[in-house]
Amino acid sequence: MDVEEAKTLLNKSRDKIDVLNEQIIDLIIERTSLAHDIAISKKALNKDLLDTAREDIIHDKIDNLLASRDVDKEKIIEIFEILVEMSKQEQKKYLD
Ligand SMILES: O=C(O)C(=O)C[C@]1(C(=O)O)C=C[C@@H](O)C=C1
Repeated sequence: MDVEEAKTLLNKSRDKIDVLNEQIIDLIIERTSLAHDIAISKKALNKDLLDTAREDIIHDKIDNLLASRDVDKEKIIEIFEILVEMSKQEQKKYLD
C-alpha cells in the first residue's frame, strides 16, 4: 500500500467510526430510556429494581450471540454490564 492509499483508507475508516459512534450513542440512549417504563412497571408490580434472573438470561443470550463471532467476548460482556448498570441508575430516579 502506498502513502496516498494508506491516508485514504485511514480517513475512510475514521469516517465510518464517526458514523458508528453516533449510532452507538443513539442505541445506548434508546436502551437507557426504557428504564422509565421498566421502573413504573416494576413499581406497579411491587418488583425490585434488581432482577438477577433476568440479568442471567441476558448474559446467556449474549453468550449465544457471540458463540460463532470472532470478538473479545469478555469486553462485550463488560460493555453490557455497563449498559445494565446505566439502566439501574436511570430506574432509581423513578423508584426512589
Ligand atoms: O429487565 C429488567 O428488569 C430491567 O430492569 C432491565 C435490566 C437491563 O438493563 O437489561 C436492568 C436491571 C435488571 O437487574 C435486569 C435487567
